[in-house]
Amino acid sequence: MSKKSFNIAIDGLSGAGKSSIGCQVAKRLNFTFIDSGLFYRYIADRFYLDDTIQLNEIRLFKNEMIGNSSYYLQEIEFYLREKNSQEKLQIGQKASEISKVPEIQNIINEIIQTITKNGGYVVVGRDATTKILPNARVKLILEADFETRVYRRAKQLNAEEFETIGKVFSDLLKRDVDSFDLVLEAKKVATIINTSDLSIEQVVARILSRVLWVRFSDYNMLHLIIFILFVFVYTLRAHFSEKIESN
Ligand SMILES: Nc1ncnc2c1ncn2[C@@H]1O[C@H](COP(=O)(O)OP(=O)(O)OP(=O)(O)O)[C@@H](O)[C@H]1O
Ligand SMILES: Nc1ccn([C@@H]2O[C@H](COP(=O)(O)O)[C@@H](O)[C@H]2O)c(=O)n1
Repeated sequence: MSKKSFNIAIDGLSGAGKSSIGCQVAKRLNFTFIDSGLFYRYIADRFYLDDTIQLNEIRLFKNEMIGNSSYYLQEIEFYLREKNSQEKLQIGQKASEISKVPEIQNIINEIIQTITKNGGYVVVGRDATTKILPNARVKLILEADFETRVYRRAKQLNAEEFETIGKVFSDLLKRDVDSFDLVLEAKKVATIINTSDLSIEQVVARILSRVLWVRFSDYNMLHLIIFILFVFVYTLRAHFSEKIESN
């Protein structure tokens, strides 16, 4: 079995650590990292103008992206990295709006499913385990207390003024409400890791040990199947040669 023949899906509420942890896990395993939220942000920023969603352009983008995925994965990250914290918050709000459009969700899910079909990807997003990669071999959901997530996000955005921290607070609260049902669904299929009292390194270590265990059990399952087949063939052979001898 190829080392990379499986995918890892990481779900969780905003600020739980999906991107920072998923990125580290991908690096350690030499997998490719995909932050599905960046697709929503990129599409919202480029194709949601004057309150109009340019669906035709988004459909064309899907074809381009599928045909040239490695270029676009870098392009999307680069495009958004340059934005300042206020812009990021605004793009996040637009992204949250467009994510409610089922056709856009389907387009983004289809792009990611096509890119990841051969395995070797870590995909993060608030519906990664349920909608994007329901067949991922490793499915995880990261949790953290609300206050911890507000603190982390404010620190990440260098938000010091009361007003910006207030925006972070209300933005997270709104996104928690939007994601509530999805997270409940994810909890049915994914392994929960609470990151509130863990450092990024500790969470990464837990995930890597889980991946190691999955690889170990897949590998041993394969050996077990080969062993059972071998015993079966051997018994049949012994049975028939006994019959031939007695005739
Ligand atoms: N276990 C942790 N300990 C300390 N800080 C953390 C931990 N996990 C994440 N962080 C920090 O919290 C911030 C938010 O994390 P991150 O962006 O990875 O969350 P996310 O779940 O991807 O959020 P979103 O869904 O909004 O993109 C980052 O600055 C990150 O460095
Ligand atoms: N799998 C996903 C990922 C994101 N969204 C929506 O996009 C917005 C931006 O996502 P971030 O993870 O970068 O914050 C977010 O508010 C979600 O509404 C999604 O629907 N599915």
